[in-house]
Amino acid sequence: MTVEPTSLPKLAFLGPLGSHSHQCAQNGFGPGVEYVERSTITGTLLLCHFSGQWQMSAEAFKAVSDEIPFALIPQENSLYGTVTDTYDLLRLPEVGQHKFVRGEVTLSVRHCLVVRRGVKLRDIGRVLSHEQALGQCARFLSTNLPGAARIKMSSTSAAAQALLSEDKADQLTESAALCSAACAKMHPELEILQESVQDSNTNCTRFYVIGKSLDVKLPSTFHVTPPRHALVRMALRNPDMAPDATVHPRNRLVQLVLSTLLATFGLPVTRIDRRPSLTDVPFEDVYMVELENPMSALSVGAEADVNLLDSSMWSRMAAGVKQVEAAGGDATVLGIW
Ligand SMILES: O=C(O)C(=O)Cc1ccccc1
Repeated sequence: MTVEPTSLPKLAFLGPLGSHSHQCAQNGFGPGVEYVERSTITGTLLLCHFSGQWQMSAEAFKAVSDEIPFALIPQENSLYGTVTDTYDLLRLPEVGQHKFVRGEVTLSVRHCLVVRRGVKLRDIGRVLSHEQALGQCARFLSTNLPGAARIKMSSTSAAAQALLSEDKADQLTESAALCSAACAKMHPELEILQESVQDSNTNCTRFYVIGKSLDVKLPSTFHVTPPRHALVRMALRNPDMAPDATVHPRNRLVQLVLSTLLATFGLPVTRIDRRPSLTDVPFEDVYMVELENPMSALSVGAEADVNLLDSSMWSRMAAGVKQVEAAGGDATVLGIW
């Protein structure tokens, strides 16, 4: 059977099918995109970036960005916090040049404890899942499966699939997976032992929508809802050249970030994340700062208002970037949505 190519824009997500990312993508984009599964978050973004390979070639990037203009990647969870893989990708210089955060979707997340049919709780010696899911169910696991090893997999749906391919003769104990009920139901050989095993019923994950450019048209089924956000990456320009040798670069950066943020961008800060920078200088860091425009929530509706709001936000961000640079820092706008 030949599959007809569609004219829908493509969206990469962390697969295989049945992952929370897949569910979130479907909630956010419905029938408006062609879904392309990738086996890692890094691959999800890098595929758009470098044609699935770690290469900076402009041609490779261009070709791929035309082919798969969007990706959806998990950014933070309400119980387990930041998705570090995602923040590590946001450090790449290409983000803010050829790749931007263009939107967000939040998904309410429930996990099930899933086994091969017939396996009992007392038989389980290891639990497979995405690191985030293992973290979100930590209390359940400590209480109900205290002796079980927690094995990180690339996704919750990959963990469910792994149960099917395990060679039983090789194992003294049985494995379980943490995944969604929808994922478990995709495999008739699997059985849900317990539903809703996450440590809180308010558990949710926020995802970023990454676009290949600032102006690539978002799929018609996807809607950016107020308030408007901006994400800025901040670092020191020359960490080696401290004007005062007694001040560690890390302290200079903290000072720069804290002293310039509110005054510079003039918008409330809603998140600050710090990761090691991509240079070899020990303890040199990079900050990702998310800002929110409180006015945007008031102007729901008229498209003209939204455009005006976007352009005023852009000029505010551009002015802020200049001020950070004047203070010896580097700032790059990674997205406005
Ligand atoms: O592994 C998945 O299913 C994902 O999409 C990543 C993830 C894991 C746990 C909560 C939200 C997203």
